Amino acid sequence: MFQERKTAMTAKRLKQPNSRHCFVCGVENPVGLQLKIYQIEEGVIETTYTAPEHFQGYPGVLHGGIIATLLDEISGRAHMGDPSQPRFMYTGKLEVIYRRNVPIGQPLRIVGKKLENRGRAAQGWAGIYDEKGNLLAEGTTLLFDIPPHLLPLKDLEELGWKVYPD
Ligand SMILES: CCCCCCCCCCCCCC(=O)SCCNC(=O)CCNC(=O)[C@H](O)C(C)(C)COP(=O)(O)OP(=O)(O)OC[C@H]1O[C@@H](n2cnc3c(N)ncnc32)[C@H](O)[C@@H]1OP(=O)(O)O
Repeated sequence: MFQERKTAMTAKRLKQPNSRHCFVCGVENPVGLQLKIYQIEEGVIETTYTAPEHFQGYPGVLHGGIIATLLDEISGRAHMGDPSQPRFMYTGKLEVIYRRNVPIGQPLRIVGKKLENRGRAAQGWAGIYDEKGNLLAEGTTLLFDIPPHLLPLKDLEELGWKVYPD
């Protein structure tokens, strides 16, 4: 099902950059999730993930902390925009609704959406879906622009921030 959706959206899909060491997107992080994330339309992104057994809490159920981690990153990345001028934001607040168990060992689709902007703050949303399209968990974030002197754009590629080919 995810594959069909992918084909239908190929024309619009733009891969987002990955970093080197981020827990969610770091390509060289051996204990990280190493997600590949795509913008599918302006302000909407998606990724897929199958959680391994060592991220379970209750048997067969993905740990809530990992669920929150996924929702945090994917909701924030929805605001990132143009890869050459990325909008990097700290999360100030994250609210998670755990609607149903999120299974380990089964493909998940995670979607992020930009919500409203309020100057240097913004809201984001992310949802985790199973293969049938059921919404299993969702989160909303309150995000704040990272001051440019704390993360200079000119240093990004040196830090490994770039679009890595699939
Ligand atoms: C390689 C390079 C790139 C690698 C990228 C890797 C991938 C990237 C993806 C990684 C993704 C991973 C994501 C992560 O892990 S991000 C990491 C986790 N987050 C942080 O570390 C953030 C730590 N916190 C802060 O820095 C500050 O507290 C922030 C910046 C959040 C606000 O402090 P600031 O001094 O700026 O704010 P202010 O005092 O002027 O307040 C302004 C207004 O906001 C209101 N307010 C403030 N705080 C909160 C709050 N928490 N909830 C609700 N409201 C809040 C406040 O009442 C006020 O409202 P009003 O009174 O005006 O009405």
